[in-house]
Amino acid sequence: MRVLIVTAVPAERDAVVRGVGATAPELAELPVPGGMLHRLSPAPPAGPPLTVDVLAAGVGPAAAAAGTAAALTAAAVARTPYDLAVSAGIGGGFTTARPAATTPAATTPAAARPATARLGSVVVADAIVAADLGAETPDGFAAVTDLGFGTVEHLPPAPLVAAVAEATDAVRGTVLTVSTVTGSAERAAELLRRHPCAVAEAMEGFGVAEAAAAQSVPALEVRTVSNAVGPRDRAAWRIGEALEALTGAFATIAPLLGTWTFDPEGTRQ
Ligand SMILES: O=C(O)c1cccc(C(=O)CC[C@H]2O[C@@H](n3cnc4c(=O)[nH]cnc43)[C@H](O)[C@@H]2O)c1
Repeated sequence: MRVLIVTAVPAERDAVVRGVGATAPELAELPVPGGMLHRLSPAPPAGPPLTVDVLAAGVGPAAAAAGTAAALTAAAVARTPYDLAVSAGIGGGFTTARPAATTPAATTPAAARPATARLGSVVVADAIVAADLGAETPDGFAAVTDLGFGTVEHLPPAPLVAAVAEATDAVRGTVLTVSTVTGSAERAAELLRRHPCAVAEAMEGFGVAEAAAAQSVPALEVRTVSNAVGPRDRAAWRIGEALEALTGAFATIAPLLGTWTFDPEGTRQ
């Protein structure tokens, strides 16, 4: 099993490496075009050997896609392709209760409704969605898919999402990818109106997932919440706590990944 974990910045990469490194020392730093992989090889509890490469590819969906594509391609050319690409890092959580108009309560049983992603909590994406990839129209925002091209959603393998979310006690739901960090209550409400199952937003997941999909590699997104999505309040950010939570999450996730292999549908074999 070979896993590529892509973060935006080195602080996130180092937090992930510390977590994975709880069960394995870092082996090597390996250059890839445009970046440096940090390689670890935790001993899986069962099954084939596990290699985890962690890459800080830069902030935003374009940098994430470029870095992911470079690493995936280098591995494929070397005939050691990855089995899974993971977008990991801190993110904004939708920490307030859903406004009545956007709550899918009428149709969704309470247990299935998205939970609130509080500061420091772990979020695992069951859908990775590009929230601002589209066009403004007189009728409001239209996704590129409404315009007849592209894609705005990637779905990680459901059994893996369930296993990772359960093991890390994570909130499970849609994670939005945005190119502009939300800075107002109005924008947060608009995103929730369009994506009622959104639990978090960040800036890289869709880039990682799009690059992975181009090479038929399944993708996962794991975030820890550093701030609330909404009015800008830098004093309220909890980046240190979120990075610690990221380390804790990957200490749990790494051994789990070693027990997984994927068929083309992304189900467990
Ligand atoms: O300047 C601001 O108001 C501001 C607020 C939150 C985050 C930022 C960043 O520049 C961080 C971008 C970086 O971290 C991830 N991230 C963390 N929180 C959020 C968020 O609320 N919305 C989107 N991205 C977030 C993101 O993935 C980037 O890698 C600035």
